[in-house]
Amino acid sequence: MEEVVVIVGAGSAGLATSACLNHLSISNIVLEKEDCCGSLWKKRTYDRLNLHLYKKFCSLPFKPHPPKSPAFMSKAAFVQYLDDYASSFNISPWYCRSVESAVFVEGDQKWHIEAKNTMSGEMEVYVSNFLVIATAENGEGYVPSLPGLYSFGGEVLHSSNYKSAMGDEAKEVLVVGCGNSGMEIAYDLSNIGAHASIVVKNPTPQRAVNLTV
Ligand SMILES: NC(=O)C1=CN([C@@H]2O[C@H](COP(=O)(O)OP(=O)(O)OC[C@H]3O[C@@H](n4cnc5c(N)ncnc54)[C@H](OP(=O)(O)O)[C@@H]3O)[C@@H](O)[C@H]2O)C=CC1
Ligand SMILES: O=C(O)C(=O)Cc1c[nH]c2ccccc12
Repeated sequence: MEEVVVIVGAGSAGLATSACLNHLSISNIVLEKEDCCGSLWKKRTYDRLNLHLYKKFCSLPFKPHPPKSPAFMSKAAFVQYLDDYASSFNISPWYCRSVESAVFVEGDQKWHIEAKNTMSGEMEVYVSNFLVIATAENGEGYVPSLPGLYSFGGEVLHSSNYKSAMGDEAKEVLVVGCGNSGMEIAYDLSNIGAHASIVVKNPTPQRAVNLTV
C-alpha cells in the first residue's frame, strides 16, 4: 500500500495531522496498534478523569468546542469529541497495526514501513513519501526497576492501569510521583478513606509556586 503520508498513532496528534492533510487533499493513512482511536483516553485513564486544561487548549484543528459546553471537559466528553472528530474529517485509521520498523530507502526516496497486523499475525508493508510518528510521550507506561520492587508483597500498579479506588478503602498506598496522575490518584484514594502518601522527587519549580500565589 502506497500513500503520500503514513501517520503512526490514532491519538489526538495523529487524528489532527490526518484532518489537516485531508483538508489539503494529501493522501494519508493512519496506522494504530489498538482497536480504536484515542486509546490512551479510552483504555489507560482513571474513571474520575476530567481535563485540567481549559477546553480551548484541548481542541483539535477545525473543530472548536461549542461555547456552551463545560470549560473543563469530562473524560466521556473528550472521548466522544475524538470519535466525532475522526468521523467529521473522514479519518478511518487502520486498527490493530503495530508498526515494527520504518526505513527511509535512499534508492526510491521513500519510507518502507513494516506493521504487524495483530488480528491476522501477518506483517504488512506500507510505502510513503513522509512518515509522521504520533505515538505520544505517554504511549507506554514506565515502571523504574527500584530495588525491592519485585520482592514487595503488595500490589504494584502503573498509573495507566489505575481505574478507581473502589475496594481500596483499607489499603495503605504509596504513590510515586506527584504529577497530575499521582496527585489525582492520591486524592481519589484519600476520598474513600485509604491512607495515601506521595513520594516527591524534586522540589516544586519556583515558577509553578509563583503561578499559584
Ligand atoms: N486530568 C488531566 O487533565 C490529567 C492530565 N495529565 C497529563 O498527562 C501528562 C502525564 O502526566 P503524569 O502521568 O502525571 O506524568 P508526569 O510525567 O507529568 O509526572 C510524573 C511525575 O513522577 C515523578 N517521578 C518520576 N520518576 C520518579 C521516581 N523514580 N521517584 C519519584 N518521583 C518520580 C516526576 O518527577 P520529576 O518531574 O521531578 O522527574 C513527575 O513529577 C501530563 O501532561 C499531564 O498534565 C495527567 C493526568 C491527568
Ligand atoms: O487537561 C490536561 O491536563 C491534559 O493533559 C489534556 C491534554 C493533554 N494532551 C492533549 C492533547 C489534546 C487535547 C487535550 C490534551
